[in-house]
Amino acid sequence: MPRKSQIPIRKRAVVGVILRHNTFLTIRRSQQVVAPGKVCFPGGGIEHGESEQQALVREIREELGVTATAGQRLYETVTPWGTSVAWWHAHVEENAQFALQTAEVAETHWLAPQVLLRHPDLLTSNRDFLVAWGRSTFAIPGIAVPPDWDEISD
Ligand SMILES: Nc1nc2c([nH]c(=O)n2[C@H]2C[C@H](O)[C@@H](COP(=O)(O)OP(=O)(O)OP(=O)(O)O)O2)c(=O)[nH]1
Repeated sequence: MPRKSQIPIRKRAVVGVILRHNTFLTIRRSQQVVAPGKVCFPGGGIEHGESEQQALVREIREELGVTATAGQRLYETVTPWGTSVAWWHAHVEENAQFALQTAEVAETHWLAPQVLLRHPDLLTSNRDFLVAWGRSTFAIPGIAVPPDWDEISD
C-alpha cells in the first residue's frame, strides 16, 4: 500500500503495536463491529480535538481495560476505504490483566510475526503493514524481522 495515496481521507485512526517476548498483541474483532471476526491490533478512530497519542491510550483502555503509554510513531497508511491510519508502538505493563470490552473485542492473542502474517483472518491493511516492516520501510523497536520473512510474505 502506498504511503502517499490518492484516496480521499474520510477518517483518521490510530493503531497500537504492543510487543511481549517477540510476539504482537492482537485482537479478534467482535461480530458487532466493522470487519467482524478479523484479527488486527487494538486501535480505533481519532475523535475531534484528540491527538494520536490520546486516541491510542483511550482506545486501548476502552477495548482492553488497561493503561498504555505511547512509544514512537512507526508508520502511516491509507486504507482502500479512505481511513488514514497512524501506527504507533505502545507499551502496557508486563503483568497487565486485560478486561475486554466484548462488544468490540472477542479475544486477544500474543502472536509471533510469522503466525500473524499467515493468519487467515488478518485484516488486509495489517498485512500491508507487516510486509512494509519486513522490507525495512520502518523498524519496530525490540523486535527484528524474522530471517525467513521474504519466503512467507511472497
Ligand atoms: N483497530 C484497528 N483498526 C485498524 C487496524 N488496521 C487498520 O487498517 N485499521 C483501520 C480499520 C478502520 O478503518 C480504522 C479503525 O478501526 P475500528 O473499526 O477499530 O475503529 P472505529 O473508529 O470504527 O471504532 P471506534 O473504536 O473508534 O468506535 O483503522 C488495526 O490493526 N486495528
